[in-house]
Parts: sequence; structure tokens; C-alpha cells
Amino acid sequence: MSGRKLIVGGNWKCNGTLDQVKAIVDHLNEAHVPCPNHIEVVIAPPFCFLPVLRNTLRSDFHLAAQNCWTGKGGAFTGEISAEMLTNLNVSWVILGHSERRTLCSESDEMVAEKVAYALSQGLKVILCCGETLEQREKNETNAVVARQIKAVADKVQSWGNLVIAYEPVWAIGTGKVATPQQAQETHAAIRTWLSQNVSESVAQQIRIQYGGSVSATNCKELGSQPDIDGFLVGGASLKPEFVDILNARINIHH
Ligand SMILES: O=C(CO)COP(=O)(O)O
Repeated sequence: MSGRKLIVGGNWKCNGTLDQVKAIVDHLNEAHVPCPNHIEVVIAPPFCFLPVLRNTLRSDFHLAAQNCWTGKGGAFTGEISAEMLTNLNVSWVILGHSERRTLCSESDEMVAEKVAYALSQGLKVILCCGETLEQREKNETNAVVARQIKAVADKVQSWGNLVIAYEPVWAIGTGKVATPQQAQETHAAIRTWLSQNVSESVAQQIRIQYGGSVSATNCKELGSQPDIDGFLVGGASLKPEFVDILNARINIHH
């Protein structure tokens, strides 16, 4: 047993109407999920739905924002600061998602700045990393992931409130899930990098989620890999099957 508690996130991305949000919350509230002893659940709706979820979602599920600004608030039209999230009792933020890196041109340095600032404000952070198909085919997976994590390691001293989500870009929203072996290999490589560049205890203690086309069907095998400590789920987190994913590893210990 690794001793690392399973952590599963639902990243709703830019999806949902108020009616759909209410229906998903009702479903989650009624679901039997054995938290907080066995699993930590983090739901990341679009910003505008955070207050609704804060008021209606069961209290043993945590909330995450999908992004935040690099520093204190101010004249940054369209941005949301870390302080605003803590003010709403949102305890987590997802940073460095590949959609933001690609579609919003967020660099490794910008992501690292966001991570450091969010941590300094008491937020917990899910830091996303992952390679494109082209990078995987050129055997660059470990180097890309190491580069993304190094940018953060250069700015952050304390890793206790950080979770890493390994999300190969080619597996996101494509139905092309990484094989359990592919995911395990990269997760193990991340731990090796951390042990060589940060510390052995951070390498052993940090939780690493897998994300990319996770479903009720593939989550059990993925979750039985020794270095996979949970999932970051996109599409399936909007569907009833999310509850099956939350319950995937109840009887699996490693
Ligand atoms: O990007 C993801 C989670 O952050 C994964 O999305 P999908 O589960 O839809 O592939």
C-alpha cells in the first residue's frame, strides 16, 4: 500500500447550464461514496457555478476552480484571483491544463507563477502536465513532463498542497485512453524526477492523477497501477458514470 489517499477530480470544463448543474449535484448528493476516509473528491465547475455548488453540493466533496490569475487581483479584466476563490470557500484550483496551455498560450513559467501564488494564498493545486502525440512519438514524453514540473519546482518550496495530474494531450477528449502501462510508466518517471530533483519524500508522498478519456470501463485497471493515485475526469464527470469512477478502487489497495 502506498499510503496515498485516492483523489478523483471532475473537470467540467466549459460545460453546463444551471439546470444541468442542479441535476448533476442531485445525483452526486445521493450517491454512496465512501469519503472522506477512502477518497477525496474534487469537483471543478466553471467559475460562475462555484457559488451554486458551494451552497448545494454535499460538504464532503471539495470544489476547485479551473484556473486563476498569476497574482493579486487588480486591473486584469476577465480574470479571477486566488483570493476570490478562498473567499468563496473554494479550496482547490486546477492549473496548467493543456487546454489553457494550448488555447490560451499559458507558458510553463506562467503556470508556475500561478501555482506558487495560489499555494501562497492557501489553495491546494492540481498541476496538469502531459505530452502531445507528436512528442510521444518522438520519445519526448518524460522530458516534456519534467520540463513542465521543473518550472514549478523552481518556484515552489512546499509540495504538501500539490497534486500532479498526468494528462497526455492525445488522450484528452479523444476516447484514446493511455494504456495502464503507458500511464504507470510516466507516473513512475515523474516520481523518479521528483526524487532526483526535489526529494525522496515528495516523490513518495505526492499524489499523481491520470487524466484523459477516463471512463467507468477503464478506471479499474488504471487505478490498480501502483503509481496512479486517482483520476482527473473530463467528459465522464458530467455523466452518472462519474459515481462508478469514484467507487472504482474501493477494494483495491496498493
Ligand atoms: O482534460 C481532462 C480532465 O482535465 C480529461 O478530459 P476527458 O476525460 O474528457 O478526456
